[in-house]
Order: sequence, then structure tokens, then C-alpha cells
Amino acid sequence: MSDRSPSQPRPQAAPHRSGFACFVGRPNAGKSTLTNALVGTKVAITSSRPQTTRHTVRGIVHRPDAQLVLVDTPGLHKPRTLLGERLNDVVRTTWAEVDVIGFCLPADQKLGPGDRFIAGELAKAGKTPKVAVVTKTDLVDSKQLAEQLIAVDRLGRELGLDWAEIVPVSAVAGQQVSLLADLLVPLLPEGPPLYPEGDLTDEPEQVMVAELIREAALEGVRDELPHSIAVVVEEMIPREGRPESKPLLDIHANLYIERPSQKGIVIGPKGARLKDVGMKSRKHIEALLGTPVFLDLHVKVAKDWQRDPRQLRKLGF
Ligand SMILES: Nc1nc2c(ncn2[C@@H]2O[C@H](COP(=O)(O)OP(=O)(O)OP(=O)(O)O)[C@@H](O)[C@H]2O)c(=O)[nH]1
Repeated sequence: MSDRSPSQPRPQAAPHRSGFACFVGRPNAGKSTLTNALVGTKVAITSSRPQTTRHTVRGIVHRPDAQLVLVDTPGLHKPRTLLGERLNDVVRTTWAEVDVIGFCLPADQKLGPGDRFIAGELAKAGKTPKVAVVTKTDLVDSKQLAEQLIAVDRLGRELGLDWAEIVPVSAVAGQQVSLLADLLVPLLPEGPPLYPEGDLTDEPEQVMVAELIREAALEGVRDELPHSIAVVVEEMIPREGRPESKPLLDIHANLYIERPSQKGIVIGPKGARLKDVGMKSRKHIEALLGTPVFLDLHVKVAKDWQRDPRQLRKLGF
């Protein structure tokens, strides 16, 4: 009975696993598309949950046997940072804090200096398991794919990177995406889900709108404001009585801060800063949704909401 090898699956007794993963790779490597393909339409309601992770949650893969939380790696999206002299501490910290790192390398492009640079940094990143994900496999034939897999394997050997797995995927064609999830899950520690399933929503638009407002609100005051600044979009409704050719979307959003003293920072002298935040985020929201928007922003102190557990959950406290 007890002589089964540990590598054999134990479907019945498999413990629940949960943890964090981040995808790294040079720009255009397919990280976002892969994240979306793994996560599906459900995204996390709160983009930032300071008590759980300091990193922006991109999406959550929620399965009966595991919960995989995909977080952003700050800095690595920007080629200038990427090709700079050295990665900043934030990136290193992220790599040390996640449970698994997925390194995305497009199948249709030869490994370049950008890939080598990241791989070199990853090699120094300590014990966190690294999975090489060869993306966009739909763009190449099997010979090219085989060559790329060999090149990635060789790169790992050269740099002393011990790939936990090398997985070819196509997020666009939906090939091997669930296999990738199957391979990532065993690399997570045992543990209960980090987020209740109710924290996932089918309304990514609302979440993205909130995130755009949050970004604009944090711009320039990141050092003064806590990471726990939160934005909740209360309502998005088309304005009634508008001609079809001139639609307008009314968006009501609350910007929550932790202390009354922070109100001044967000609002600015004579409301100038909040107005600017509204204007900037409205432009981004209009670009995202493809419709003119009327944005109604209110600043609230989260303390007032402490007696309302539902609101608190929404805010990530
Ligand atoms: N054919 C094909 N195209 C893909 C695939 N995955 C991503 N792409 C395309 O590659 C481009 C870059 O994809 P992203 O997911 O934005 O790449 P990224 O790594 O997140 O890029 P940055 O945000 O710049 O770091 C987009 O035009 C995608 O549509 C894939 O599996 N197959």
C-alpha cells in the first residue's frame, strides 16, 4: 500500500495548495495575455490587499484543489528598468516573496539580450522555483518550437538556472494553458485559499476603471499615501435621454483613504488635485471603454465604513 512513488498523483488525498506567482519576461513576451488566459474573466475585486500581499493582484486562478494568485512584478514591464544597470530591490523582493516565477519567452523570437539579462537576474534570485514558459507557440511550426525549447534548456544550464519545468503554451489558441496551471499548482505551498471565492468578480470593467482612478490618485504622492488607498466604483450607468450618437456613461466612484489627514493630499488646494485626478483617469477610462464618460469622484475615509463588513471586504481591509 505504501510503496507508491511520490511522483504518482494522489487525486483523493491531494492537499489544498495556495500561493503567489508572477510572470516575468521582456515586453511583448505575452505575460498579460497568458495571465488573462489562465484567469478567465474573473478578476480580483480589490487590486491591492496590503495585509495579504504588497503586490498588485492581476488575477486569481481558483480551483477546487488550489488557488493561484498572479501578481505583478513592478519595474519589469519597463524596458528601461529592465535593461538598466541592475534591477531594483522591489523586483528582487517580489521574486523572493512569490512561490513560483514564470519566465515567458516567445517561441517566435530567438533568445535575445533582454531574455539573457532577465535569466541572469533570475539565476541570482535564490530558491524560488522558476518555470520557463515558451509562449505564442501557435506562431511557429514544431521544428522551430523544438529548437526554442532546446535553446531555453541550454540557457538554463549555462546560467545554472534549474528550470522546474519548461512548458510551451499558446494563450491565444488556448493550448496547454491548463497544463501550465497543473504544473504551477504543485509548486505552491499547502494552505487554504488566500481569497474567498466571493472576492472574484465577473465585472472586470469596473475593476479596471477603479484601478485607473487609483493609479491617477497615487501619481506623484505615492510616498505620502499608503498603499492601502482604495477605489470602489459604485455605479456605471448610461445617461438617460442621450441620442444614440452621443452616449455618456455616468461613473460614480469613491476613493477611500485611511485617515482624515490624508484628505488634503488627495484633494489638493481648492480641490485642484482631485480635479486633475478626475481628468486624467477619465481620459484613460474613455480610452478603455470607448465611450465618453462623466466621472463623479468622492473622497471618503475608510474608518467611517468599519461597521460595514461588506464594504470593508470590498476595500481590502
Ligand atoms: N499569436 C499569439 N500572439 C500572442 C500570444 N500571447 C500574446 N500574444 C500577442 O503578443 C503581444 C504581446 O502580448 P502581451 O500579453 O501584451 O505581452 P506582455 O508580455 O504582457 O507585454 P508588456 O505588457 O509590454 O510587458 C500582443 O499583441 C498579444 O496579442 C499567443 O499565444 N499567440
